[in-house]
Formats: sequence, structure tokens, C-alpha cells
Amino acid sequence: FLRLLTRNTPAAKLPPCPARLPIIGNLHMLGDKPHQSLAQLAKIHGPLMSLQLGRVTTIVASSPDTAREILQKHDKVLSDRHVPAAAQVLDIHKFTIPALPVGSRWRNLRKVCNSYIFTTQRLDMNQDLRRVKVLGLLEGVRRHAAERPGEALDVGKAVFKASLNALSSTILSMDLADEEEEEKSSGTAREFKELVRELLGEIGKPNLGDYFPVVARLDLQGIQRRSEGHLRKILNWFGWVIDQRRRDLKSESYVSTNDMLDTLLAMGDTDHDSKHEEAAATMDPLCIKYLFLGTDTTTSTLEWAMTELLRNSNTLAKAKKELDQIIGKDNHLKESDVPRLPYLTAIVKETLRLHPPTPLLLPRKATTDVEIHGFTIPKGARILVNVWAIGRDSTTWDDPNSFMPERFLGSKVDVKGNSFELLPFGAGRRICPGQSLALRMLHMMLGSLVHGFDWELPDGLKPEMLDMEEKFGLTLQRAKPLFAVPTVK
Ligand code: HEM
Repeated sequence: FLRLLTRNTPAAKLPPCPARLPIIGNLHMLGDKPHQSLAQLAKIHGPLMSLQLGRVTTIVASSPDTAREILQKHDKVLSDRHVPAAAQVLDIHKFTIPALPVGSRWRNLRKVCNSYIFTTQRLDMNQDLRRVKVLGLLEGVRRHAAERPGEALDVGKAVFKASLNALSSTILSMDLADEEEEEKSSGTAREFKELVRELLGEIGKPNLGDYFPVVARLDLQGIQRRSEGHLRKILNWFGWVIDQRRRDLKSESYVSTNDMLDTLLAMGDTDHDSKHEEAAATMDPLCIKYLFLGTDTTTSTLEWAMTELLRNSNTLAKAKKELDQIIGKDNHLKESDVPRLPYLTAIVKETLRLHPPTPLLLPRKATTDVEIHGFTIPKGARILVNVWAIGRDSTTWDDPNSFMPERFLGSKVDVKGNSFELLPFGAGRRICPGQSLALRMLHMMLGSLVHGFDWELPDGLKPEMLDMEEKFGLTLQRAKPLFAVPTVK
């Protein structure tokens, strides 16, 4: 048994690796902020390095060039996923896009995303569902400013609620966050939110089984058992929502909201193309994944963006000026206004550069041995791309730790997977399919908050004193919530 635990991967010509300890290898070097520890290690061992994490050989890319090799040049054989044991319970990984290996099922689901769910036309059609939620966010902040003048607001909490509702409306025409109106929100929706939180917590915990596959089945920490319980309840909840919608669709009085669920159900019913049937069959896990991936990433980006604006009052003033000039002081921002707002767009890019919500992307896996810059990436290795380190690299960026949206004005660098120095959504065949929806939500919510209110730090806190500590989990969040005082302009 001990031999199984300690046996090393045959040493192909692996990229440089820090010295390892017996059994755990380099696990102890990750710490609680692995993206930062890996960035430090890359400074010593280079932009392509290998680590032995328990039994798992892990390759880390930390430069635009090595990211391009992995995500573009060798994308075909480096695009499977390394899925944590907690995300494999009830075989859910066999049905959800982020976990599926590259194969016909994954390809079909991606085609459905690209051709039906996230098209410009579809997103234009359901933009009103999101607009209502943004107006709700503004109303909540306005009420806070009026009822508790001078009192600080928990910015992350407010944007979490709006992001979850904007996404759950786009997907299900349903609000899943409704804390202030508890009596109106259905018990099942509240339970759903708790279950999602608990499941995400389990998936985010360090699990011995992920580093020592030989003990994975024993589930020594009980993580898989608890995840399975939560997931079973979540799937039951979705089953109930989907059955209800099927009944609604049969009713003549039903008026479609053009949400994703209607689109998916219509595809399954009217079109017997195999890829559509596949999407219909996997609808519940599909919707769940969108909610999971979408809400936390969007919330964390918005909270960091507001943090940076509060630290950089000139930037905040410039953003306000642009919005006043282009949108007008008394009008509300619309998704279609965003292309006319280059400074707001630059602020979103700059936030994603410094604070990418998934700093190591989603782990990939090599399906064959691959050679990169004379080193071998062995078959089965887990692959991480440290986009957090790439975004802060001083050989690529001037003054990399400063928040300067101006760097993007007139620049061709985008976040769409073409610029390997800026990869918040990844690149290549596994690039985030929800990025166009995410970008719409980010610009709308941030722009509306900046346009609608004046913002100040509480208790005379100086901008330079603002805590910038990060917390690494499924997404990279602020360690401490951001509190700020809104005033109606
Ligand atoms: C700021 C917001 C977001 C960021 C930064 C983000 C980032 C990412 C990243 C880095 C990946 C992995 C890409 C790779 O492996 O190369 C990913 C995958 C994915 N994202 Fe997003 N995401 C965001 C919002 C969303 C939203 C709103 C949705 C859906 C509603 C979504 C759905 C997905 C899905 C389904 C995948 C898996 C794709 C696959 O494995 O083929 N994401 N995202």
C-alpha cells in the first residue's frame, strides 16, 4: 500500500520541478493561495514547471507563450478535464460541459450553447429579464441610501443577489435570491440556494482522494458522501421545476419569456437531432452548472471592480463622466449601450486582468504525451494555466500591480481567448461558453452602480488602507467583504 502511495511517475523529461518530500511531493508548497505560491515558484523554476501533488503530476504554465502552447497549439490533446472526486458523484460529470472529456457528448452540448443559448440574438431576446434585475439592484441600493444615509452597504451581498437573480431569470425566469422578501420567496428556492452553497463548499475542500486516487473510493473525509446528498436534492428540485414548465408549455395561455429552459425544452420536443436530445436529456445538470459557474464568477469580478474604483477615485470619476456623457444623467444603461463605453469596457478588462475569478482556469488533463519546449507533458498529467500570474507579469505589463484601465484604450488586447496575456475566460476549444452573457452582466451592473450613485469608503477609511487580501476557493473572492456608502446623485 505504501509503495502504491509513494511510487513516482516515471521521470520523462518533465519541466523543472521544486524539490519534493516523500509521499506528499510538493503538496505542502501550495498553501491556502495556490495561485500566489505557484506564481512565486514559477519565478524560480520557469514558466513551464511540474509539481508532484501526492500521486498527481501537475504541469503549470505561467507565461503567455506557454499558455498559447497549451491552450492553442496542443489544445486537441490537452483539453480533457481533471475532475475532483466530489464533482463525480452520481456520475454528474458524465453530463455536464465543464467535466466531460472532449468527445461527441461534450461537442454536442457546446454546439447547443453556441448555436442556441448564448447567441447574440438569443441574449438580445432575453436581455429584459436581466434588465429588470439590474433595476432591482439599483432600487435596493437607493432604498439603503434613503433609509440608512451614511451607512455602509455590503457590496458583494447586493451584487450576489442581483447576479444570481439575473442568471436564474435568464435560465429559469425565476428569482433564486430574495432575502429581503423572505415571505414571498418560495421555500424550495431558498432551500435550493443553501444546497448549492453547501455543495460548492464540499467541492472546494481539499480532498485526499484527489491527490491519492488509490484512497479516493474510501472517501476518508466524507466529502463525496455529503456532496452526493446535496446533489440528489438539487436534482430533485430541478426535476420539479422542469416538470412544472412542461405542464405550463402545454397550456394555451402560457406566454414564453424566451428563457434558456424554454429554448432547451423546445429543442428537445420539436427537433430530433441527436445533439438536441442530448441537451434536453441533460438539461438539469446543464442549468445547474450555468448557475454555479456564472454567479460566483460574476459576483467576485463586480466586487473587485468596485474595490478598485474606490481605491482609484480618478478612475471612478472618469467612468462616471463617460456614462453621463454617453447615456445621459437621467437615463438607465442598456446592454446595447456598452459598445459606446470604451472606458467602462477597459475597467472590466483591467479588473479581470488583476482579479481573474478562476485564477488557474479549470484544470485540464493530457490525453497523450506532448512535447513543449523540449519537455514532456506526460499522458494523464493535470494541467493548470496560472492566468493570475500572467496578468501580473512585469515582462508583459507596465506597472503590473497598478489598476490602470487606460492601458486598454486603443489596444487590441481582448478577453476572448485571442490575447494570451489576458485569459480570464481561458482559450481554445474549452473557452468559457458563457463569456458573452457574463460580459453583458458585468458591464450592466458595474456601469449602473457607477452611474446611479456616488460611492465612498466608510468611517473615513483611506483608499490605500483598503484590505486587498484574497480568498482562494472555487473562485477567487475578496477575503473580507467590501463595504461602501452609496449616495443618490
Ligand atoms: C466573469 C464571469 C466568468 C468567468 C471569468 C468565467 C471563466 C471561465 C473559465 C476560465 C473557464 C475554463 C476555460 C478553460 O478551460 O479554458 C470556464 C468554463 C465554463 N464556463 Fe465560465 N466564466 C464566467 C461566467 C460564466 C457564465 C455566466 C456561464 C454560464 C451561464 C459560464 C459557463 C461556463 C461553462 C459551462 C464552462 C465549461 C466549458 C467547457 O469545459 O467546455 N461561465 N469559465
